Amino acid sequence: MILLIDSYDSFTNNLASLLRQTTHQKVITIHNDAFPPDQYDTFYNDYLSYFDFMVIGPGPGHPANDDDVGIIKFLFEKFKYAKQAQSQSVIPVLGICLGFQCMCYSFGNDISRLSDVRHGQVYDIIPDNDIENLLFNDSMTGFGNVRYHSLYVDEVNDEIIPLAYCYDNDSKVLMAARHSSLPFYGVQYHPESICSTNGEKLVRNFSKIAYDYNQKVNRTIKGHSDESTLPQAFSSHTVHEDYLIPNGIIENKSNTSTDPDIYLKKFQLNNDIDPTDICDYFNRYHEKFFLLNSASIPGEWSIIGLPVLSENEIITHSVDALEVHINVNGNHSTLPIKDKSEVWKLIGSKIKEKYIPRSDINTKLGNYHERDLPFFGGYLGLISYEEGQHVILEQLESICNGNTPDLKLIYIDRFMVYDHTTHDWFVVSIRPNDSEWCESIYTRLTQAEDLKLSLDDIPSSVKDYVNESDQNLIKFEFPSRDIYNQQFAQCQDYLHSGDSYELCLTTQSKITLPSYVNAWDIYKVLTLRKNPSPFSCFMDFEDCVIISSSPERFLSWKNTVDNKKQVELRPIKGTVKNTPEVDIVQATKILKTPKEMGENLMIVDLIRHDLYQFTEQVDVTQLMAVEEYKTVYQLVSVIQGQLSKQGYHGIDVLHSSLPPGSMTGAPKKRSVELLQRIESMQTTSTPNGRRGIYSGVVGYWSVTDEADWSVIIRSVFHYADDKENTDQTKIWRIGAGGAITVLSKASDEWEEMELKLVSALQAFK
Ligand SMILES: C=C(O[C@@H]1C=C(C(=O)O)C=C[C@H]1O)C(=O)O
Ligand SMILES: NC(=O)CC[C@H](N)C(=O)O
Repeated sequence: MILLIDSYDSFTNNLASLLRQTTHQKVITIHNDAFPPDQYDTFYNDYLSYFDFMVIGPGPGHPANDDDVGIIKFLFEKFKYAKQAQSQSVIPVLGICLGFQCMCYSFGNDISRLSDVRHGQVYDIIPDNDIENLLFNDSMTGFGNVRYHSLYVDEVNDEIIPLAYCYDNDSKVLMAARHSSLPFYGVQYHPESICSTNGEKLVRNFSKIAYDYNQKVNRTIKGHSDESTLPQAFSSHTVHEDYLIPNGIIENKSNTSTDPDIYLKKFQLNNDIDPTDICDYFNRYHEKFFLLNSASIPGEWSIIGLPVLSENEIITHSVDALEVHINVNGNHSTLPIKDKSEVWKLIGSKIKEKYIPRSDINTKLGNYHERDLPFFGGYLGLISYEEGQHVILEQLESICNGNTPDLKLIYIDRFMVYDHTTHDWFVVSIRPNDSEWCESIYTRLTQAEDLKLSLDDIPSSVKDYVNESDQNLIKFEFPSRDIYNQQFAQCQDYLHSGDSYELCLTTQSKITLPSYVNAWDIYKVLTLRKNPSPFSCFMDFEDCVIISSSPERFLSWKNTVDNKKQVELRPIKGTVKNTPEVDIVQATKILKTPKEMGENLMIVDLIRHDLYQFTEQVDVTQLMAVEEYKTVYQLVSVIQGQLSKQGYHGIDVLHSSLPPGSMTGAPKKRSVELLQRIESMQTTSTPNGRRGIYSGVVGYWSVTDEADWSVIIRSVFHYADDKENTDQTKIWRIGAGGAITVLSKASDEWEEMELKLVSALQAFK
């Protein structure tokens, strides 16, 4: 077994996977603070002997800082006293990046700051072949590897023997070394990155070194490939995810009937009728709808949920309170919870209850369409940034007079689906005996004469919905550029000190409008007139509203024909303005540069890490392609995985990967904590850096256990109980930001933030 010590990095699981795939050994991961200092000795004396070798992973911070490295510093101190090299109590160690720096530092070497910090940049590693260099084969010369570091080991003393360098601006930077007598090795670069090479060779070589050492000193290794051989007091501290679906299996529901209640009617309308037209029709009749609209490529489907508000279940959670509210059929119940994760378990058990296997649907409906519908009823809704992990909740304040809604899900059992490629419409109900409802919708829509919205009737600005006499009520409040510059400088400090590799710095702007301005009208101006997007959405809940024109998928999951659970993430990083003067060739030139590619690479590696928690099958199927949107060009990557580990479902991935890495930067935990502090500086920002709905996700989770969630950006949102609402006016908020790296310039980042802000703001101008 291999012990991997994680310093809360966002690449650790990539390393774990590389280790597993190369050695076929079990990898046990613990955080560097899993054990309190009074248990360090027990750890050293009793637990290390279970492992063949130990890998100390990368992470934010500095080797000298106890909070950054936890038990690692202690372990190296102990090893120092066991310096008689052939000691049984010494375990072979491979340090990666921070782990490597810790090794060098412990043996008396200084850690300095790089003058040119490298985050997500590929450099050739040049091993020193003039010495016996077991870490690198002869075949490993000048191979490209990704660097993510601000700090480095400059000069080394006799205890550390350099093994490899890279050349950077004519200076040599130490890239690998070993201890002179102990079995300790390390590399400064990241062999586990998607853009690194020879990672497997490196691990194989080190594993051989470790094996030979263990043989030579006769180290007895107590652990075997089975985790259950580990002492209970140890294994309770390892990093693992609980199952959110009770018993880990969705298919095992007690009362599975193979004859689900489901009624579907397929029909066509005039080809130019689109989901916005249909919703506008329902709006005219004051009927409630929730819309997920793929209003531009690569979108293929749109979903319109048609609930009866007094009947359909609505789940509400706020991170301000340890309770969940459920409204259904006019009844309201409040469930106390111990922590946030219980909300997730609750929705996990709900979908398990409601689960309908796709095979049953297909049996029931026969060959209803050439492609399976993506959604067959289920939950539609949003999840805020703060509902994700790592936000320091104690510091938050509510945006609202009461609690701020952070998770809102509505159960949808009546809905329409539109196939944008075939122009087929479906009206579907999964309520018992509900065929009449489907028929009535079909009849109404096919007979309606006034379905097509005329673009001429939609003004080019929301302002046009405000009476002449009320124009003075419209107010805009934007972030201060001076404060932004200070925030940018703070980000740079953290990027240079090694605390972060990339920080997605965001701002908030506020728009005050008369209360009577209708949310649906705002949606129409934004998505029909200004910014059509593949993930636009409209959700008007009682306590919050989201109007989104997002281009970014966060996560989708679906079952493949051979019944595999396929997950996909589509992070966007790298932005260029789309103007008549900039075509895709020019945009590509700007985007395919070290700055933009480094930004994107970091998030790709972070997302691979998020996925490797649940599966060994992670593929980057698209690396940094340039995609064109109405207002911007973006660099987009696609990461796919198949959930092979028994018991895990898409919901587990969603829960453990929020907030989206593209909205935080890397490493996620430290970056979220830093950003929370930095973002609270702006006066337009919500209290204590709360982002609220912006930076969260919106989407659906179908009863077939399939889902699609987009990142809430290029969006407008509103809270019914916003502290800043007045009797006459409502506050609408727009968030905007971008990734800051060491290659960023404050003025360019400000402009990029403004560009993204304008994507949504232009609807109000
Ligand atoms: C933060 C925003 O967008 C995010 C940041 C991007 C970037 O830094 O290039 C691109 C897409 C989003 O992941 C935003 O639109 O407000
Ligand atoms: N990737 C890492 O482990 C980084 C190590 C250290 N925090 C640095 O920035 O140099």
